[in-house]
Amino acid sequence: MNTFGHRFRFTTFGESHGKALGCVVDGVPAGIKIDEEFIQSEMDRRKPGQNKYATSRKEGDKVEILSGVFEGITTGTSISMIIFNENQKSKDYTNVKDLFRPGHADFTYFNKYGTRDYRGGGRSSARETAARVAAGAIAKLMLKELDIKVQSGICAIDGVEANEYDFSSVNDSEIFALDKNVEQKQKDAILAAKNKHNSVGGVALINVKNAPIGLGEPLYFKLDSQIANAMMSINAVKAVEIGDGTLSSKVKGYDNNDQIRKDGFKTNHSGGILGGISNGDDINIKVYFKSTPSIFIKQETVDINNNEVDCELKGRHDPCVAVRGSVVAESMMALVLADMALLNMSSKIENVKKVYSK
Ligand SMILES: Cc1cc2nc3c(=O)[nH]c(=O)nc-3n(C[C@H](O)[C@H](O)[C@H](O)COP(=O)(O)O)c2cc1C
Ligand SMILES: C=C(O[C@@H]1CC(C(=O)O)=C[C@@H](OP(=O)(O)O)[C@H]1O)C(=O)O
Repeated sequence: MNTFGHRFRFTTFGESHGKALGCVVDGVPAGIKIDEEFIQSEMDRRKPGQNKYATSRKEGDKVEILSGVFEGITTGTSISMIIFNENQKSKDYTNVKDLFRPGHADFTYFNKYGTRDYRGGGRSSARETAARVAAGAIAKLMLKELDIKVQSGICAIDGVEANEYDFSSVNDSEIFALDKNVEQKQKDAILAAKNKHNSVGGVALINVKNAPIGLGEPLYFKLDSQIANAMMSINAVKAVEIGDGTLSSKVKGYDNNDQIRKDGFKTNHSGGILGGISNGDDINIKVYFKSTPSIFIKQETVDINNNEVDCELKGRHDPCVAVRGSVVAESMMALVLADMALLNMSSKIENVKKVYSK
């Protein structure tokens, strides 16, 4: 039915200051109920301009489905969605037209391609992640049929870390801390940096409940590698940890192993993945976002002719990208799991026979 066969895939199009952004999601099985209100609610969790912890650029991020859904049900062909840009204010970027913002993609993009859409970074702006969230919502609707739930929250901002993670405190409109006691300190850290025209970084925790045993492959297509690839493809992500992550290189084997009982694992240091395959426990991933590069302090840079110049920015920027970034990471996780679930269908001949049995 579709171009690539049944593997859950997507691609996005559009730029931050162009006319629109969107995505094409392919490989989605027919028969999934598409709840448009749910898709919009996912968009609303990520959209900019909602509070003082985010960029003040106001976008409605209303998503329109153009294809692949008939009478509220997926038809098994490509689902395409579009989101029109409404609040670009491109004039704010004329003073950086010919120079490179430290920490942003401008320098490398221009040197690689010899051209650049300087308006908000064009394709390099994380405005593109709106389209990922639309695609991720379709993945989530497929995972819902399998009873798999993906959620996220902030575990650290500017080094202020939550020690306990309470996912029950995370609801759809509250994407902040997993630990209410530290949430205020984290919010204060963002505002303190913002008031000094600076920015902070942060860490998001992505949690998956009810993942079955068997998602991922033992080598190359390891679930770890697919997740790392997906997360590292998000703007500003600089590290990904699976389960205990870097800590597992510091503790002894006895303390790192998850001992096994007949009703499951005693601990979950592995983050729910062993040998590239989900082990049936919660999947836990930490995603590390750097501090927002566009800040309002004067910095040194060069222009496109390699003259040394000062860089003073205008525009509207997130003081901490991790906050909205956590929703993007959550969407990317859903997309990986939907893909792995379809791939997994053909791992045993019994499964293939089930599909074709008369
Ligand atoms: C949700 C989200 C929002 C972001 N908002 C901004 C922003 O307002 N200003 C900015 O300079 N960078 C922002 N970024 C980060 C830049 O897009 C990113 O740092 C840049 O593309 C360079 O890529 P790199 O950091 O991966 O090397 C954001 C990233 C995410 C995930
Ligand atoms: C608009 C969004 O975030 C943008 C992400 C971003 C960046 O450089 O990544 C820079 C800012 O916008 P602009 O591209 O106009 O400079 C943010 O406002 C959004 O997330 O929808």
